[in-house]
Amino acid sequence: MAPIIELNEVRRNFVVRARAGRLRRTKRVVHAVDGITAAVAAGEACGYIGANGAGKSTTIKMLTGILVPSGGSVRTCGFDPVPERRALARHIGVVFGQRSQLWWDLPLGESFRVLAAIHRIPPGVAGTRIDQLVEGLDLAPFLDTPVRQLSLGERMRGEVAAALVHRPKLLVLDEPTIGLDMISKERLRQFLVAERRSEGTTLLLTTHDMSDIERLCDRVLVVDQGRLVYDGTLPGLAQRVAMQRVLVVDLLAEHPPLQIEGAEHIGSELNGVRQRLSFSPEENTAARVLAAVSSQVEVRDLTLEEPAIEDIVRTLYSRQ
Ligand SMILES: Nc1ncnc2c1ncn2[C@@H]1O[C@H](COP(=O)(O)OP(=O)(O)OP(=O)(O)O)[C@@H](O)[C@H]1O
Repeated sequence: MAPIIELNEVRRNFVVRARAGRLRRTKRVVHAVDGITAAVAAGEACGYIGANGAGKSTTIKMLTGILVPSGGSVRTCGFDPVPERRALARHIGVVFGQRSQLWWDLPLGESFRVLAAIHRIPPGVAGTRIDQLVEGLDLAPFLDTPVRQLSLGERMRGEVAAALVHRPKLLVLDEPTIGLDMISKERLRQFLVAERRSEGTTLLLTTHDMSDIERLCDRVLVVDQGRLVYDGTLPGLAQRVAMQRVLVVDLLAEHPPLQIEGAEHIGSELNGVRQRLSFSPEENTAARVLAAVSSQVEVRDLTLEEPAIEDIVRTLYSRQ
């Protein structure tokens, strides 16, 4: 069976113009997506992660038909997304955490009915499907509420339901849990797990929250500066990343970046009072790194940190 998503050496550049002085303007080309090749099979659940500005949203816009690639090719559900955007719309559901696809002044329930009509779903079939989504996402209390009056958590659940009314093969979620409290996040994740199980929906998800990936995805794609730096399972990623630990030291005074043998300085805050050092537990221990730091400066406090997505990307990238 053909993959649901096929990216073949896909690129997207942006030309950024900026003022340089009173009359002069400079032109800079940003390679937002810089040659990504990947395929996602039907039924897979893929996390698409990377630091801010890595190229995630740009990729999603290309595979949903919002942006034209500068080079390479994209096929989503077998369609060329930009020229065949209307045909593609019948097969995908998209949720952008930061942007609404619902009608602000319409009650939520009315939005679902309008969407069902746009997708030309017979009223009986649509009614059953909407009831299912309302139950799964616990939306019954808000069906008569205009979308603009919903809380962020309620609206996001509404957005997910709206994206699924027509039973798409592929659900694309761009930061679906951003800004949600723990309970709303968990409720949404539980629903998505159940939905995948019952409908076999393919999932592509960008997030900055590793728990979303842990709960929802069986495969992870990591992008950095427009390039794919990892494509594999989460345990595989965890294994690689677990090799890197981060020791955070608070010093008594401001200090330039520490140079420690067997550890890498990965960041300073508060003018160097707080510094972050990453090291591989196979080659070093936290105690040895701390001893080396203490021989140079006085340490007031320390913590050992779980790796953040930004650090995961950095680790992978430095190993390419
Ligand atoms: N319309 C645009 N014009 C100019 N530059 C853009 C445009 N859209 C994106 N970029 C740039 O392309 C790069 C990739 O942006 P993109 O939004 O795809 O990143 P991202 O991984 O989704 O980041 P975030 O996690 O912050 O949403 C960034 O450097 C961004 O500034």
